Amino acid sequence: MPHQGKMESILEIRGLTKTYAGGFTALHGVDLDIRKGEIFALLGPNGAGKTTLIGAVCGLVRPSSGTIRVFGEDLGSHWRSLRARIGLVPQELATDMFETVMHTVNYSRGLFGLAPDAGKIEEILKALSLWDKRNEQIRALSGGMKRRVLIAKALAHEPQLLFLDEPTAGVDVELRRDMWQQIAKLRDLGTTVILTTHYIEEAEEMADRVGIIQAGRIRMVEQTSVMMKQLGRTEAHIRLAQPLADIPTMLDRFAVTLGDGGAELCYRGGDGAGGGKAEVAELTKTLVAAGIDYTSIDIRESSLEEIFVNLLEGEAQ
Ligand SMILES: Nc1ncnc2c1ncn2[C@@H]1O[C@H](COP(=O)(O)OP(=O)(O)OP(=O)(O)O)[C@@H](O)[C@H]1O
Repeated sequence: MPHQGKMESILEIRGLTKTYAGGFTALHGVDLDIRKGEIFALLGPNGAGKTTLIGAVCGLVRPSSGTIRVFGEDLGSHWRSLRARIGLVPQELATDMFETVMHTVNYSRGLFGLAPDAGKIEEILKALSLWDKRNEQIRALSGGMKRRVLIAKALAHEPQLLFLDEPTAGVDVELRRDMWQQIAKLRDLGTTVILTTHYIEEAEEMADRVGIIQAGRIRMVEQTSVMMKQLGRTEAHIRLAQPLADIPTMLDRFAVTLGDGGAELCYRGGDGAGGGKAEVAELTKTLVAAGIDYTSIDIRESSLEEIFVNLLEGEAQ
């Protein structure tokens, strides 16, 4: 955004393409800039290329073409030193289940050639509420704790740029809030955070900016608040007791159309932040006040895929 002045980029991706050995192209010329100190959410449906993109920056995926600059230097030419400053929290825990939390996290630090630092590890484990579990074997931990061990491992070498690949996939609501708080804490400590998600709510809650990725292409990058306004996603069908010939003027302020020969009032809108449901509630109150009777309401939130289709069709017009 030009009016924001110059922001320091911590990661610059240009023309990144990845074609897998089987011939499938998972990334098509991706350009992306991440600013120092922000939380950036890469939002996209299954198979959009999120993990591939992260993998390219973390050295798990070899790009077919394009360039990646991290901390102002070319990743390809300064691989070892740059990788040591990047942390990755993968989707799955790939570690020895019989090791203790402490050993696993210390080991991760050593992998990047850093000297042991008991104080630092203690700080990380305490921040993630794992200190009491430090001598437990990983296999004895709950699912949520295992996830936090993944984060502790990624933080053990004190990265300045941290990737979290779907940090809360399959995690219950309470734990998800807890993870969000932990991630926000990391940002407050100065770490730049890039997370992938297919939960709009997660992007909204966590991110300063959101990038939408679909079918290997970045479709849009925006400030979270701006993005949320564009993600209208509540759809409601209100079955009327008596068909209407026209939409009454008192409904003008609602995004409604008539369907099924006037027997159904259809609403599609919302701000992507729960505003749609509130608006439908307001709409039904208005109907009641106007003496327009209805027999049923079918309300639903569109899936991410549907929202993207709407968003992109809107853009093309
Ligand atoms: N090693 C591989 N070989 C061939 N195709 C692959 C490989 N890894 C991923 N793909 C394909 O590339 C596409 C993007 O996959 P990727 O895992 O990057 O998506 P994603 O956005 O992370 O999805 P999810 O949200 O399901 O994790 C998918 O169609 C996937 O099948």
